[in-house]
Amino acid sequence: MTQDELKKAVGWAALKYVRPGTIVGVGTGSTAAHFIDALGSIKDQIEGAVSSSNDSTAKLKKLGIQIFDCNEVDSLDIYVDGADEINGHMQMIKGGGAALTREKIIAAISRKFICIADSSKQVDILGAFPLPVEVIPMARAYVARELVKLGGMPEYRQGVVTDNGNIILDVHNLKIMDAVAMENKINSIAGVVTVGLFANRGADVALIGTADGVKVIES
Ligand SMILES: O=C[C@H](O)[C@H](O)[C@H](O)COP(=O)(O)O
Repeated sequence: MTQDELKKAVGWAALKYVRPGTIVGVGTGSTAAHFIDALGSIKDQIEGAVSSSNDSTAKLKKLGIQIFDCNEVDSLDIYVDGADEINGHMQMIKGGGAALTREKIIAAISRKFICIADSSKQVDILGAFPLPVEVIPMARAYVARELVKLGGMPEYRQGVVTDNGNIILDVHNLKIMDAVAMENKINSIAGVVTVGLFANRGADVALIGTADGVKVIES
């Protein structure tokens, strides 16, 4: 099976967690795109979606799924999204598609975070994938210096402006042994909007696409 077929398998497998009549939290990226297609097939059974990016919003609208503003809902039943890395504690690195801030907000208001990923995303230690950090543009150099103090090598993601008008620093060379501590430390640097470590709030369910089928892991 190709990597895209594994992504498709988990995207469609997530449908079984969608309760009729609910508003669904929807992530961003190539795996979430398969979930959006799947959601389209049951669009008449759901109320709509809260979307984590302009890109996903466009895809959802194209399928005729109603979009709700995050401020219109108190909480969501589920949030379905991909990840760049996921470890055995269900902690993740996210933000490869620059949508980390909106993703973290939706995760915060969702009762269940369902991570959909192909098995290449499973790791023992987070950090081989460069850790995305969304930063206010005027703080770029300062935040980069602070990230170096934490042992990382930040790299400016050229040409990328987030949906919130900010920039992304991708931090290389981190071996993240204590993901909660690292998330808290980076979040406390002035000028950081969000770090793409989802450790304080990890996934509740992981659907992992493997050659032998979709593996379900519950926390
Ligand atoms: O900002 C993007 C998101 O965090 C994605 O969920 C993550 O990058 C995984 O993307 P993909 O499913 O394309 O590998």
